Amino acid sequence: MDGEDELKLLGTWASPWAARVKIALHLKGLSYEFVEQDLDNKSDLLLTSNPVHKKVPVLIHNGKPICESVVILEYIDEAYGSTGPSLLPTDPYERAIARFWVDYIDQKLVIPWKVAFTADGEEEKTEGIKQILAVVQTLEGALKECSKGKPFFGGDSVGYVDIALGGLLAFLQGTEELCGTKPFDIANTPLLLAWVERFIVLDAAKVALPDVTKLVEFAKTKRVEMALSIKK
Ligand SMILES: N[C@@H](CCC(=O)N[C@@H](CS)C(=O)NCC(=O)O)C(=O)O
Repeated sequence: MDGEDELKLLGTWASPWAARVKIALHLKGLSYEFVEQDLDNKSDLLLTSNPVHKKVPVLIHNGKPICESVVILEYIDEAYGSTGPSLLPTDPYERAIARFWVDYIDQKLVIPWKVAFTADGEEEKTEGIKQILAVVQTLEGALKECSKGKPFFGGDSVGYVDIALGGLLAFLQGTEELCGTKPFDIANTPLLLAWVERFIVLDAAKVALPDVTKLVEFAKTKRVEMALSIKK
């Protein structure tokens, strides 16, 4: 990409999906304008850019909107193939495996997390927690398989799966306070625990991830809204 290249990211400071995009843009070394959105009073720009879901993040590249965090991550990697590191593996099989795990994270981790956080009864909460812990255990195996003994899912450097999980990290770190359980521990997920320590000190993570204490307080005010979003 050259010449008059303009990137605008519509997001909110607390959005884990927007954090994914910030991480990817930072890793690629791309400059962009971040436009904070008020989701209680959605802007015309957001509504016209993402008329289907009306959600953040939206990346607007030279006036053209791209929606959904994983679609945006792949777009950034493809549109800026020659800029910065590759986010997805080049080998088609490894690429498919990375896509599989990102889909797994979105399909299997997020809903139980919301259930555990918003549950009214103990039984529902316990079920949510049980599912979070089972999913995290599976991701421990995925990290072992994808990293092949190297520091990240992407190997020596942060890749697509690292970004997808890493964007959620501030919420995951707040899990103990919000859901009553620690997702990672030394006995069951030693690899993921070490991965978290490595990930949070990256410049891209420091730039993109919100402060955990501030996020936890904010999430508590959004409990009812989040409960409704599961039923949608
Ligand atoms: N699957 C979407 C999820 C995006 C999402 O849920 N965004 C939330 C903010 S964290 C949102 O915009 N919510 C507004 C609404 O639901 O009206 C992605 O990966 O981008």
